[in-house]
Amino acid sequence: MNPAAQNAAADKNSGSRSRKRKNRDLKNGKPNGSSKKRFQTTNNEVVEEVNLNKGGDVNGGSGSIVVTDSYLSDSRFDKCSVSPLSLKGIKDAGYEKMTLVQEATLPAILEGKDVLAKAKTGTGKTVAFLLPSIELVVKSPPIDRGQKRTPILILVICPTRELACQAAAEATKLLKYHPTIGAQVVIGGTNLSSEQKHMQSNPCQILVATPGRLRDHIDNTAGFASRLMGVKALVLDEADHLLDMGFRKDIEKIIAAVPKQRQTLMFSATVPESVHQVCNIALRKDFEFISTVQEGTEETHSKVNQMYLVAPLDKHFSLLYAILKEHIAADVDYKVLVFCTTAMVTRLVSDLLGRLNLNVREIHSRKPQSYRTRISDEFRRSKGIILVTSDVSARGVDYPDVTLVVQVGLPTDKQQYIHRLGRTGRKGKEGQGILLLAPWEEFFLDSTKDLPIGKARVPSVDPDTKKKVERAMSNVEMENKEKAYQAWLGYYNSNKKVGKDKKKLVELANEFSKCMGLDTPPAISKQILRKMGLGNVPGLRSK
Ligand SMILES: Nc1ncnc2c1ncn2[C@@H]1O[C@H](COP(=O)(O)OP(=O)(O)OP(=O)(O)O)[C@@H](O)[C@H]1O
Repeated sequence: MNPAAQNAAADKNSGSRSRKRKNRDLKNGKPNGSSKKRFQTTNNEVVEEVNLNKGGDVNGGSGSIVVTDSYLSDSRFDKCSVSPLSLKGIKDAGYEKMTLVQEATLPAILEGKDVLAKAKTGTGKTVAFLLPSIELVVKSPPIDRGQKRTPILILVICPTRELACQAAAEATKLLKYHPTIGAQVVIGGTNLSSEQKHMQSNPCQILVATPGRLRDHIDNTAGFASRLMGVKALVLDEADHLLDMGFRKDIEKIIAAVPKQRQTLMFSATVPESVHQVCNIALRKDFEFISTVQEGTEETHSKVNQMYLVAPLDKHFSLLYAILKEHIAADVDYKVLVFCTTAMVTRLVSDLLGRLNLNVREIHSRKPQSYRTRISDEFRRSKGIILVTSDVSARGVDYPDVTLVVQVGLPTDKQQYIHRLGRTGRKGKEGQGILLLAPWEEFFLDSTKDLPIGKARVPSVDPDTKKKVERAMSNVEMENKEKAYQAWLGYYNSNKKVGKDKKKLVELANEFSKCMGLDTPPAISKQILRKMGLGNVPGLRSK
């Protein structure tokens, strides 16, 4: 564990020993080890006390679950009532026991219930909604291959392209022994007409889509709208994010394009109160809220060591470099995700770390989709690599064995912090998270008080390292710095707290500009400044 992590671990243990003790109790269950686990409905009744310790199957059984960190239950797939052909695919995928969320949600979904499910990151939510969805297809009348517009029976919506491709690949894995059932994916950044041809000429009972591209097909693909009228189940993956204002219009249009008579499934690792307020735009009133995260326990994994560092902005780049160097020295199989606030800051940081001879890649929305897919696949199968990324990689993407997640600067909110951190510590493994904040960003921690984030002492950075980072930064193209400065300003300008005092904001932005070695901040077009509502704030240069 690198010194920063050692410090943090030390701080965390000393600072919050009680919490550690509490965790310990939780992990080992109550004193007599017979803590009950309950799944609750929307009206907080107990719908079932599912007990699987004695190997009972998901449709009944008795006993009690000892709440542990394990993400696997004792329920075996070959004991559950799904199609034998699906079970063969499950077996080939290497899945033997169900994860907690799969075991908890399968019965309700197979009964046709609408479900809002909450389960920690990396615990198998994708299979949890795909397996019963395939069951729905299996139980539907076989499609008439001669029919021009065969119905789409399952529609899965994912917030990002990488996640949609990943879910479609998972579906194809599970459909291995279902020769007549097919899953297709439609995402932005790819050729619309090739998607149209693909959906027309291949079985497409299951469609995985990103919201914007799905709308494109609804508006522009002949006969597509009629195919959606066959939808039996609508799935919103990362549901809380899809119900955000940013996606709301798209989601409402999609809901209007599918039958009212349908099943709806919503899954996420975070289900803030706001979701309960709006989920009725899609869920039936009698939906079931099923959570595998025990009330009052942490939404993150206790095996993931979380720490935060507070340091002046002008130290962040050299601190990031020092943290990465220490982690690389400590773990030859290092696999690191570095989250930045915007695409252009991601590009700047990736450029800087590349010039410091680190094995780094970048992924963000300003890269072509073919590039994003290639880099995502490379990172997925590699070790000894660092991926600098914007929030396109924050949710859902399943990169195995990520050893460290570094979040540089203010996350958009607690949920995004949790999802980003959830890229490590998947499938019950260990992991590390470091959040790097400037003093004026420390308020963010007020929203994460219920998470076990330890304060790390700021590691010392020797003068040579500082000089090395400054020299590397001086070689980063001016255009990268200008775009990063503008994006940085835009990001914090839209933050309710930091963006409130425009004069202070501009001072901070110009501090950031100095961190890039620019004594004079880059000029920004008058039109963009006006759009940001910063038209006449002193300290900004316009062009
Ligand atoms: N029953 C199972 N047994 C073993 N591994 C499983 C099982 N189900 C899923 N997995 C694997 O667990 C990993 C995490 O699954 P998945 O990506 O669906 O997690 P998630 O809960 O959706 O995470 P996130 O909240 O980050 O989206 C994947 O590699 C998947 O192949």
